[in-house]
Amino acid sequence: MSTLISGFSKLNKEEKIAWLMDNFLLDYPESKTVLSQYLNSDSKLQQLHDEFIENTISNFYLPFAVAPNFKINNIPYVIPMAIEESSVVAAASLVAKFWSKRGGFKAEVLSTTKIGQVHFMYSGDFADLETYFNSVKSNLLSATEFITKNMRKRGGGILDIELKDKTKSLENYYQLHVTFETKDSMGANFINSCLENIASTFQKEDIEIVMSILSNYIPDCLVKAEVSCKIEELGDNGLEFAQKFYQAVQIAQVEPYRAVTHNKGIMNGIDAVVIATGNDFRAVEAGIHAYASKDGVYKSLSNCSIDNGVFKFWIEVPLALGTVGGLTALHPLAKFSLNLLQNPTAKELMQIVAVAGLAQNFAALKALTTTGIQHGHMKMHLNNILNQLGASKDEKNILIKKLNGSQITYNLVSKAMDELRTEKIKVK
Ligand SMILES: CC(C)(COP(=O)([O-])OP(=O)([O-])OC[C@H]1O[C@@H](n2cnc3c(N)ncnc32)[C@H](O)[C@@H]1OP(=O)([O-])[O-])[C@@H](O)C(=O)NCCC(=O)NCCSC(=O)C[C@@](C)(O)CC(=O)[O-]
Ligand SMILES: NC(=O)C1=CN([C@@H]2O[C@H](COP(=O)(O)OP(=O)(O)OC[C@H]3O[C@@H](n4cnc5c(N)ncnc54)[C@H](O)[C@@H]3O)[C@@H](O)[C@H]2O)C=CC1
Repeated sequence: MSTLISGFSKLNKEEKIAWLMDNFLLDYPESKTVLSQYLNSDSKLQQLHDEFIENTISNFYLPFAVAPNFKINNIPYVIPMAIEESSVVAAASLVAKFWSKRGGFKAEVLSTTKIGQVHFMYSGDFADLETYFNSVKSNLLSATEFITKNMRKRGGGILDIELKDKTKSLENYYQLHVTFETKDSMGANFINSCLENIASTFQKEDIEIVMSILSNYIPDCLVKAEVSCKIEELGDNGLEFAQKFYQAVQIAQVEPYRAVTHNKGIMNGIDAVVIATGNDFRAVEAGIHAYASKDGVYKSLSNCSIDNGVFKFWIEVPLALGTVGGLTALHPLAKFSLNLLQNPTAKELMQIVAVAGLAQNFAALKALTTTGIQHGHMKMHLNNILNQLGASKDEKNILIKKLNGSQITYNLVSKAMDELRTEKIKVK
């Protein structure tokens, strides 16, 4: 078996697959069929997907769903979600309806500043460096004017360039710390292009540029979403529910093991909408988890209060999202999602995504502090277990009815399936 290949990227799709089949998939002959089943029959659409990334051999589907009944700042929304995990969309839908009857979600963008840095090494005198920086600062801005022209017309562009002395952390290490407003784009490519021009203008013999890159840590690009209602509006056991819910949030504030899972539940909602709208979920994930650790300990992203008989639950998250650029217009389903959301601005999309995260967190905490998570989650996951066991449509119908109300586990379903098939044989 030859596991090293040069020129793989130059092979066409069929040749790439043939090489994989010959070298890594000898025991899985059906793999060629599996890969081709996931190709689109529309060759233009397939080519579009092939060209999103490199060495494409097929498409990897995620279910694309919608959660209706959201009300955000009094505007109704149906939220698109791309996710593989059962019960997330059901939970979002359940909570959307619940809060729509209690005033809906309120959301507000707190700030939209993004950051990029030119990292460099310098061993000379700091005062000389500072003098040099001050003397070239306006040149650094003018060197990017051809890139920032249109962004400035939109009210964005470079906000400031600062020189930062980082030598206490690393010998000879300095930065140009640049702040940006990128309006409706996420701004990664725009920021990186500006930074590279700034770096080449700033460079001189005693300054060694190490790299120029945006930061995905954006604590000044923040959105807040919240829900609130009178305790009695929460239902018959409103106070008991609210108090237990509050405790659950406090635990996630002080216990990192719990906070990580708590925030994972929030990301169920956030990632699903970020992916559905063609945004960069890795950037969002990295930025949000860094923000959750901003006080030196990893904490809950959401908060809860019970004051004067009012239950309030809110989240504050950093989000760098685009409604233009990247794949937002290029991926037909991302374009569909943005249309479904009534073509939001980046700020509006930040609000929608934060709400999806808060809704998901509310659903999970409601389930966890009342019925337990497995009740609802496994009810939704039952279909996956049945599919895994190869159940026919009839078998599924019978078993879903039979297992209604039971505590669903793989073993229980598998046993019920065996019993059903044994019964069928006996009848025959
Ligand atoms: C699962 C539910 C929603 C069931 O909740 P339920 O009350 O049993 O649902 P229902 O059958 O009575 O239906 C009520 C509504 O729920 C929605 N709904 C209900 N079923 C569906 C469905 N099949 N398809 C679409 N929507 C559905 C839908 O809105 C429906 O209204 P309708 O459409 O009938 O007017 C509830 O138990 C729940 O919200 N559970 C929480 C689920 C959850 O958080 N899942 C995430 C995965 S677990 C995890 O990853 C994170 C976690 C939990 O670890 C995070 C943490 O620890 O914090
Ligand atoms: N570390 C990271 O997060 C990195 C991410 N990326 C990728 O970069 C892409 C996002 O970069 P972008 O610069 O946003 O995309 P992009 O390169 O597609 O540029 C978007 C462009 O749209 C134009 N535009 C039109 N109307 C606009 C409006 N109303 N507001 C703002 N701009 C408008 C601007 O010229 C803007 O530069 C994503 O695909 C991301 O995955 C790339 C490098 C690093």
